[in-house]
Amino acid sequence: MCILRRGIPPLRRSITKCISNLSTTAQAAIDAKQPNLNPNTAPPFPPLPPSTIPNPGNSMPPGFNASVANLPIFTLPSRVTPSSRSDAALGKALVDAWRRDGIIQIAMDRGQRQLWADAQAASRAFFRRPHREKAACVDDRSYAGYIASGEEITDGVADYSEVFTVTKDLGAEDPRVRAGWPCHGPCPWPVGGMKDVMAAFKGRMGEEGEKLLSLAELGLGGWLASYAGTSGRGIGSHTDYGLLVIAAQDEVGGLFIRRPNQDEKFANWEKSAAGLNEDDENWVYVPPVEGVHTVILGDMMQYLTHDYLKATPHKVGLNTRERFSIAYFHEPNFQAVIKPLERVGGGIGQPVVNGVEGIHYGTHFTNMFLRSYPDRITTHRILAEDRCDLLKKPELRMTGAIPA
Ligand SMILES: O=C(O)CCC(=O)C(=O)O
Ligand SMILES: [Fe+2]
Repeated sequence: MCILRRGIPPLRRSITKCISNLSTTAQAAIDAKQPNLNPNTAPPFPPLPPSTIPNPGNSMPPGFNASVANLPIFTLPSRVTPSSRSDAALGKALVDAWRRDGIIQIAMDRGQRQLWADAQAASRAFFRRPHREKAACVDDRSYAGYIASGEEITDGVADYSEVFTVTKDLGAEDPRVRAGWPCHGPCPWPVGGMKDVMAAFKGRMGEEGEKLLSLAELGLGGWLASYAGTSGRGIGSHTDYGLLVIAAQDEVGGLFIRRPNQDEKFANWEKSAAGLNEDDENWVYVPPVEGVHTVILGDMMQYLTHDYLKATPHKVGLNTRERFSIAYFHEPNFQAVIKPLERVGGGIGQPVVNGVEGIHYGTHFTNMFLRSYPDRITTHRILAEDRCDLLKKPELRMTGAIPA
């Protein structure tokens, strides 16, 4: 999924969201049979230079009092090779950085910069359109399309941001759409070139997500990517639902995160983490840095790793100018039943309890959208037609080994 978002003070910030998770028949579940993970013995990755933007805290929205992050910028290899010592060291450095900072920065390559610029231009052009045209971009079978300011709800409070969400674009003839699977349907694109731009962007971000999962796998000492199955305020405090969120914001700024803290216990799939600690002092402002993606972790990464890697609580503050951001959500397959890994972090994580039922990702995903968009036509249709009942059907739940 990709999310394009715009925020115009005092009312909006805008985001384009890209979500990757909807099911493809070739993709399967996250299986319980992971190997035990061994401590990573690779040498530490060399220290990276800190980011060098002048006075990074200057872009912090007014009314916030937070420390300002100064994060290293990592560069990813063009391909991840499991036997490579430097890739193993990089993976370990990424895992350590997520555990320390809750967020990492990745330098965009030239192609990604171009795609980001194209997606930003398409997003700005879309959000400039008259309300009537934007409001027509909805479909009652999927959550793709336009979300007006105030329509998104976090912890019972409306978010003042405009959103365009991109999910897998499935036509009316697709068997899953015909069968009425929740959240499966067409993407109601606006006229113009946005569809092609976002398809290219989403494809490239999907590769990046897979690369990051491979590196995380190396950093955790074994397993992961093959199980993931690719496939009046700003925005209130929340965690995102899937594995990874790769995002980029423009120069205006507004993103805050919380560093992982063992004393903070939350499990968004059991009890909503939305609104958690919204107003306390432990927020870290993440200033915009040109030419980087940030990557935070989602609920399923936390569940898979028994909190060894925690979902990153984050929120967006209203700034004095409109802000645009794009987020790509790298998610498990809709049909995946996710089971926690046996061991993570060289055995530091808790061993899995045998027989654990696991989380059906499609159910978690649908629940999160029902909660965030209670008044959307898609929500009304899911409820009116009892579509959530389908989520219990075996064909919507895939367990067992991943096909080669
Ligand atoms: O705009 C951002 O930087 C983040 C947006 C966000 O958290 C979301 O869409 O889930
Ligand atoms: Fe988010």
